[in-house]
Amino acid sequence: MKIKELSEEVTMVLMHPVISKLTGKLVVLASSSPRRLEILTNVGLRFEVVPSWFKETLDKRLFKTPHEYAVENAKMKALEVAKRMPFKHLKIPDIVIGADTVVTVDGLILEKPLDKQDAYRMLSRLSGKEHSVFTGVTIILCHEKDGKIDYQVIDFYEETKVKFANLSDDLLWEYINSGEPMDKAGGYGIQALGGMLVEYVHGDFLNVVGFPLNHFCKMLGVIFSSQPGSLTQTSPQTSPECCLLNNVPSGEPNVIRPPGSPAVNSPIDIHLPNSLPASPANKVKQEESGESEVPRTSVNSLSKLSEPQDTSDLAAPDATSRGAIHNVTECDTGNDMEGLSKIIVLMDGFKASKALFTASKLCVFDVLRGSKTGHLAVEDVARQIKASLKGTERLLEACVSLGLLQRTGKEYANTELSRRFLLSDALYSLQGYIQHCDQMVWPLFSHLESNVKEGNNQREKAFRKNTDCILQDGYYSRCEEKLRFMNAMHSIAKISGRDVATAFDLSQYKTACDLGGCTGAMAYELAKAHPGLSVTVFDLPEVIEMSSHFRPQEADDRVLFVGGNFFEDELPKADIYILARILHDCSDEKIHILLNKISKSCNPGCAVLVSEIFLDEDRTGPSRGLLQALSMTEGIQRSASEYSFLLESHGFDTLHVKHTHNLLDAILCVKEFGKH
Ligand SMILES: C[S@@+](CC[C@H](N)C(=O)[O-])C[C@H]1O[C@@H](n2cnc3c(N)ncnc32)[C@H](O)[C@@H]1O
Repeated sequence: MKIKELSEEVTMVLMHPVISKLTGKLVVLASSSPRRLEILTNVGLRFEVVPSWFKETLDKRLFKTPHEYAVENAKMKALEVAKRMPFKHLKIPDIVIGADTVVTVDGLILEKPLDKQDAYRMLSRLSGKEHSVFTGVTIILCHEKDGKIDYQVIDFYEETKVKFANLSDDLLWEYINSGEPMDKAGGYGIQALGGMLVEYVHGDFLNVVGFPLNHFCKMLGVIFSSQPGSLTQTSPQTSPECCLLNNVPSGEPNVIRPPGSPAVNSPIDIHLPNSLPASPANKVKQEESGESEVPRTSVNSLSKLSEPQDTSDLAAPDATSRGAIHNVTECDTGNDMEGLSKIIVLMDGFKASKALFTASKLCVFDVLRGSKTGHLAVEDVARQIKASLKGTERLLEACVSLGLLQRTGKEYANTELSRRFLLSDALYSLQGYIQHCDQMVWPLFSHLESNVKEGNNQREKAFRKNTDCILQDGYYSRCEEKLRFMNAMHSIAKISGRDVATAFDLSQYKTACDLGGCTGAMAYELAKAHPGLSVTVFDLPEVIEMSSHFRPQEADDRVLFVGGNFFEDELPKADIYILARILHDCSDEKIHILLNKISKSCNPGCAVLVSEIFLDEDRTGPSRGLLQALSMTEGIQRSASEYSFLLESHGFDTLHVKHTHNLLDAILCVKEFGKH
């Protein structure tokens, strides 16, 4: 038999029974990685791809090992999709699969490089050394009962060791310039050109590509053998895992059985993974004794985060366990480290924000960039920012812990993250918005309690002045405030503008008017994305006056600036009106006045593009929107369908809604024929 035939045969025998169990189920891959997609498609799995919106901002410090971090990322990605689908896609998946791959070397976790320099730094660190590739995988089983959805979470990870040859700079740059490293953990793709860099691989090759298929199939086998019958028939309240996990006597292996003892009622004959424990010591023991390690599961894989940990009451005392099955709603009682760490992150959130605001205000990131080597000792930073030695040291250390700075010996330097977003002249600098948060939003939040009690904005208390509509005059009483506000708007518009501008096909429109277009950042993105479009930025005269400060060096002459008040003055004629971050802070009444004006200057076929943070339809997220609402003046955050409803009442039909994965979403509505 030829090798190909043999492998097909093996596939039929080993994989097909497990994969075929998923036939007819709505299986969802919460990842857009083409490599994962290919690996799963190749084994005949039918699934939908719903990329996760979970932002990978977990604090790595909270994890004792890289695999815990990867598993948690995988879990958060999968849970986000599992919880979003019923509302956004109006269907409940049966199974959601999430995965996260990280590369670790010298105690550092390497994720995807931010730019070519970052890729170079990663790859030269890997050169000539052995590193580990960890993929954390989460399988979520969704069960609906009595109108309530429960999520049962199974997670595991796989480690593969990879050794790179000694790589010359020439080879590294040639590889980096191929573009391959940019979307890959550790900055290389083993399945393509990156394979040239590799001397050896110990472990599952596909794990390095991005998905440990073998372990995944074994895990599915475990799930089926422990859960007789259809997955969807088993409710979490009565599922074997849950019962076992709740009731298992201390120390006894539970739902996952040792190899060689097939599960009773097992619909398939796949034994347990010969789970290789993560620690080298255990690995040696297994190899020497020839024993198969019995994989174990824990009530809550995150219990490993606690230190010291009393494992006596856990089903899986082995902290190196590579698989965990637990139920998010029913089984996570006690020892809830996940919950605890969430609350701690929330409690400390304001400290982290203020550390960022202060470092940014004192120009720490610019000062470090300005030094010859990019590194400075604390004394030099303190001198340059004109601050105390002690205070500066604390601030720098806090910034290191937040991933904003890095320390080598006694010197500090910017991280890729701060280079990208925190330098004042970075292309995507958030400096303006950070300063706005510090000066304008922070004082409002310090009066949140009164705000909640009284139900109104606390501007008077926070700034000793009051105004009905901050958009019209509140921000602009002083030049400095005006510039700060414009800077803040500019930084967000720069970051989200391209995604909003390219959210829809606007090729049929020749003229656009960006109402409240501020610095023109969004207008320039629109003009760039749509070569046939001219854009008028319409904003208050005092804003238009200052907008030249923000004009790009090679400004597109299809962007024009016109001063005026959109509530009072005639609107410039246009085929499409843009309302980016205008409506959320207006009452329904004001929105109707504005939409009425727009509707009157629109011919049928003309359009309105609204860009805002769209709330989930059940108003349970996203937190960014709901937290922003806490300091809003007279408006409310709305969902896409609420915006759609408002526009409909002025004769606009919703064509498309786009969740951009960026800071702002967008909705495109078109004026119907025959409507007012
Ligand atoms: C929250 S900002 C949004 C800026 C921009 N659209 C963006 O997304 O970056 C609101 C903008 O609306 C402008 N604005 C507020 N009231 C206005 C009015 N009555 N007429 C014209 N522009 C107004 C403000 O000056 C400001 O630039």
